[in-house]
Amino acid sequence: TRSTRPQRLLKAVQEKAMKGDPQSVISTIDYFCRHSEWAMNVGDEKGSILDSVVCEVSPTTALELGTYCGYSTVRIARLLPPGTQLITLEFNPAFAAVARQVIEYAGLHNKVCLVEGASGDMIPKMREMFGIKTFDFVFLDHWKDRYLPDIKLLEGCQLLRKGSILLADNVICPGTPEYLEYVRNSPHYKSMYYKSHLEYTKVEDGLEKSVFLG
Ligand SMILES: O=C(NCCCCc1cc2ccncc2s1)c1cc(-c2ccc(F)cc2)cc(O)c1O
Ligand SMILES: [Mg+2]
Repeated sequence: TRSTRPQRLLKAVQEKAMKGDPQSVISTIDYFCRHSEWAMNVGDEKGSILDSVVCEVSPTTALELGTYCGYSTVRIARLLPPGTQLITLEFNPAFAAVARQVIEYAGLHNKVCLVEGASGDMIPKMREMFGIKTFDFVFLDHWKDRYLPDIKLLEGCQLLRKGSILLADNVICPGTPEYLEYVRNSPHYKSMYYKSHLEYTKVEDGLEKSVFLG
């Protein structure tokens, strides 16, 4: 049967990137998505903004909702000091299977825990599964209509603390209107918008960074 796009992306990584070198895995995926097949990775332009926020926060506990092929997982994990933990959640088993291999190829499997499951089911289990007290950083890049219910779930499960940083992808395209309205108007968040473009295109998109005020 025909291969899938994530499988073709993985093949490009295995054939062209340097094993154990996260930057070459990132560059190979960006090249593949620009010159072979578009794929919904956060991409290089928004990825640089993600990098700067991760470096600013330098989280000890981080959560990513929506792994896909592991591109942003590699971007985040390569910046984390030893002893930190990135938990990434993926719903689609085929995506998860590819992501595991991309993360492993980048040599970052010791910093990443990839969990298969739906955010709504898994968030309430985070504390007991990982002994997590709170998350310093959360990257939202999963179903766009799950951003708002899932931050309310994180709040409800006391997984956010004063100063926790949320960074949300695709707030313009495909768009997350209810989420934006909430974080920009709630007294519990201080939000700011980083204008950018949809990965590998000229279409406007952006990231919204929100600090939980408790
Ligand atoms: O849907 C997107 N991303 C979510 C994939 C959903 C996978 C999930 C992970 C998970 C984990 C836990 N619980 C539940 C879920 S559901 C997405 C789509 C576009 C796009 C933009 C323009 C287009 F024309 C076509 C696609 C761009 C992007 O950057 C995206 O991130
Ligand atoms: Mg995205």
